[in-house]
Amino acid sequence: MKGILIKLIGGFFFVASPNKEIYQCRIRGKIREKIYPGDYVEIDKENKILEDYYSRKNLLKRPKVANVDQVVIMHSVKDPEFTPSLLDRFLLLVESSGFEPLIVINKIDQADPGFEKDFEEYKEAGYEVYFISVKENTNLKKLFDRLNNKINVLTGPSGSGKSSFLNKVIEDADLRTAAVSKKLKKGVHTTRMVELLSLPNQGWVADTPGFSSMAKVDFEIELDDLSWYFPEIAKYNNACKFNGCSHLHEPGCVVQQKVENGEISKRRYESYKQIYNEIKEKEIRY
Ligand SMILES: Nc1nc2c(ncn2[C@@H]2O[C@H](COP(=O)(O)OP(=O)(O)OP(=O)(O)O)[C@@H](O)[C@H]2O)c(=O)[nH]1
Ligand SMILES: [Zn+2]
Repeated sequence: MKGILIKLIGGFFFVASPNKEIYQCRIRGKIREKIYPGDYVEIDKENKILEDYYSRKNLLKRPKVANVDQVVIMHSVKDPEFTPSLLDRFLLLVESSGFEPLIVINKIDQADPGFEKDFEEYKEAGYEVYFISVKENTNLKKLFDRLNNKINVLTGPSGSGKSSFLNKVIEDADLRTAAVSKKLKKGVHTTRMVELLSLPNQGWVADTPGFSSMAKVDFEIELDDLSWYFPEIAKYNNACKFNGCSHLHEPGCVVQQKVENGEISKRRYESYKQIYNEIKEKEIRY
């Protein structure tokens, strides 16, 4: 039977069948070191042996999750205060790793009226933005629908509500299966193995121990590639007068024009410039 590996604990490999029955398997042969949550595997149901695994479409490096469909970036409107430049960096990290980002803004129960306008620039750049309150269950169903049938990985700054969200996912799963399942504990969180949690419908979401270190962007990004990771800038990468235009000071730069006439967000462009200069400085130092 084909299933999906959802977690590894000790010598056991937990595999979910298509209708989400869980099989606690041992493993055969030498593939032990080669498979990760998210991998599709072949198991012998009767003997509970994981026999083989299928080729994967991608592998997230930290934490190791296979076949990732999208990375959910969760920030909050308040507590911690929303910081656009930080979201830009999370987006950059996801984009440059080749994954699809989805922006989720939590704690809208604490937001001031009209807060949505602060996020227009992300929508204009082409991103989807979901506004939720985990506390008050606002728009969670809508978000679950968007995560359906996918392997999702959750990331975001500390305190944005990731654990609260995942506990909601677990609670929901408990209501459906009446299984006993412990809440994610704070503190032990960082030492836990990554695990795929079952969403209310058909999808999965990976909790992300050690993922907060993602917030620190260590720029392994090449200067020439940077503009490709800002979708609203990338759109015009081939339109400027000069090949490989940095969009900073060259004449005939379409991006600078679009910033001037407001088609590209000035703030996002400033973020681009800031990061460009950081990478450049680092290149000079080495
Ligand atoms: N007002 C409000 N508070 C929330 C909401 N969701 C979570 N919180 C609170 O925000 C605080 C931080 O939430 P966590 O779920 O621990 O945040 P986290 O992203 O897991 O943080 P780290 O584990 O440090 O990465 C907790 O006190 C939650 O109760 C929400 O929708 N509204
Ligand atoms: Zn340009």
